[in-house]
Amino acid sequence: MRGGEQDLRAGLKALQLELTDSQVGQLLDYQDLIGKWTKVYNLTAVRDPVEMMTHHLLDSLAAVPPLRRHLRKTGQEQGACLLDVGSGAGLPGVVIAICCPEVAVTCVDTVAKKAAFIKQAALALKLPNLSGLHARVETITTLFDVICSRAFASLADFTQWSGDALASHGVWMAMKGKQPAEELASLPPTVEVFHVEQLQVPGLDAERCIVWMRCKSAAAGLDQQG
Ligand SMILES: C[S@@+](CC[C@H](N)C(=O)[O-])C[C@H]1O[C@@H](n2cnc3c(N)ncnc32)[C@H](O)[C@@H]1O
Repeated sequence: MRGGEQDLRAGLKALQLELTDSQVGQLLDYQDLIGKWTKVYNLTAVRDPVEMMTHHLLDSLAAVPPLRRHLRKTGQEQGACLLDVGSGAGLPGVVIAICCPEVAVTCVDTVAKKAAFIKQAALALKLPNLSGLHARVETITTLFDVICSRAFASLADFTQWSGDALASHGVWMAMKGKQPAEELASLPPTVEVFHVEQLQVPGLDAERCIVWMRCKSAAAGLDQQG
């Protein structure tokens, strides 16, 4: 077995996330690639491989089952477009691109070396559904079905800055630690929180959740359609 593979497979089992051997290999290759680039470009503060597995890979993998459930429920299992805002080294965007080959993932970051790393990861890991974009999210007007973020900004800033990129039926998926009561209370009236989902990350003794949001006007339209 490769370094980290046993922990990864145990984590996937705990998450009840079934992946092919090839996807498991891509995740391990991705972890190695982050390690190599971080030595030169300081992509992430987490350098210890064990911590990298729990804090980054398994934490991002924990978001995959909820995402798959959302796509299945909304009939978007094939061909959905997802934007990962402030994706840094590609968390969770690259992990999602590996686990969900049918989803087109764009990772955007203001830092050029981080966007360059995503482009390199797409080539090295053979992920045709992954692209890296060097831009501020506020400038993006292409529409996405799901806009996600992890360790990014307050919910209010995240939804405001990426609002022009959300399709009318689209949703925001914000990965957070403890349920962010103050941030939830500070959201503008145009944003509706329709679900706060607790996450259990194997090996991580910390509260994690996903805050699912959508535009209120869009939600009213969906309700009218029944
Ligand atoms: C704390 S890092 C989180 C990285 C990654 N999502 C993770 O969980 O490890 C936040 C990232 O957001 C990027 N960022 C900050 N403001 C941004 C903006 N307006 N548009 C796009 N990216 C931005 C930063 O360059 C940084 O890489």
